[in-house]
Amino acid sequence: MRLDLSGVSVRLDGRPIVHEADLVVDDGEFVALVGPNGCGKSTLMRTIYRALRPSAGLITVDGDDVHRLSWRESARRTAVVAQETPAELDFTVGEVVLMGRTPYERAAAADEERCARALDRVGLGGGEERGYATLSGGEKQRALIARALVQETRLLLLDEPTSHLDIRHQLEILHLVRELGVATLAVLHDLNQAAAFCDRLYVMSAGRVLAGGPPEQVLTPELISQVYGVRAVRRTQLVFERLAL
Ligand SMILES: Nc1ncnc2c1ncn2[C@@H]1O[C@H](COP(=O)(O)OP(=O)(O)OP(=O)(O)O)[C@@H](O)[C@H]1O
Repeated sequence: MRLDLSGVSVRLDGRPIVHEADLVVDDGEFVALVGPNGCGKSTLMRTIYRALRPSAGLITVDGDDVHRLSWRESARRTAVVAQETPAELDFTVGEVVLMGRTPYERAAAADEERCARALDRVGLGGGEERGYATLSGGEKQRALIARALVQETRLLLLDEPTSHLDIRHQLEILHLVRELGVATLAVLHDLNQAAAFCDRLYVMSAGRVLAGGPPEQVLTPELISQVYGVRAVRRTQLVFERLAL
């Protein structure tokens, strides 16, 4: 599975927001997309998962133009965890997770087993009957990750998948996604986390993809000061690691 963006531009309300973005995620790669607030990351992600159309350029998954795929074919290839966690869904957690199976033929027993396993993996095991609307922000986010897992796609698009999570759950989700070995493009804000978890990252600024490559090559103090306007200093820092529970 390979995601390929070439020369992608996006306009919103007539305003150019993303300019000629080139970006690739290869099979099994974990790629982060970073950049300051308002630089166009979510707009680019929304264009990849077809909530928006590009004004120019091409987005392909395994060589096929994503904007020409049927809804079902697209949902079998790509799972999305978007930034907005829908709050008012009047469904149980089990029902929300089961939505991930919509692109496939229903197989009741096997699907329930899949849901149970996915909920276990995100730390919500046994929570099928809970009301989705009653979950905390972080629990909702994890339920939506479980929904993406049962979709069993080879490409995952995650827009700030850990924004509502405490440090332990952030690390667990990032480890989980890495261990899946599924091609992943994730918008992350924490540069240290991005550097620790991703194979490669792209840096966006003012609607452009400025740089891409392995974190140690891309995240130089010069680039960080240019893009974020802060001075980056490399020093020994407190490192959080997941405990084996
Ligand atoms: N519907 C819209 N019409 C016009 N401009 C918009 C619209 N939606 C978003 N924008 C603008 O597009 C720019 C990029 O927004 P986007 O949400 O893609 O940024 P982002 O990098 O994801 O930011 P953040 O890190 O804050 O989530 C912002 O300046 C925003 O104000």
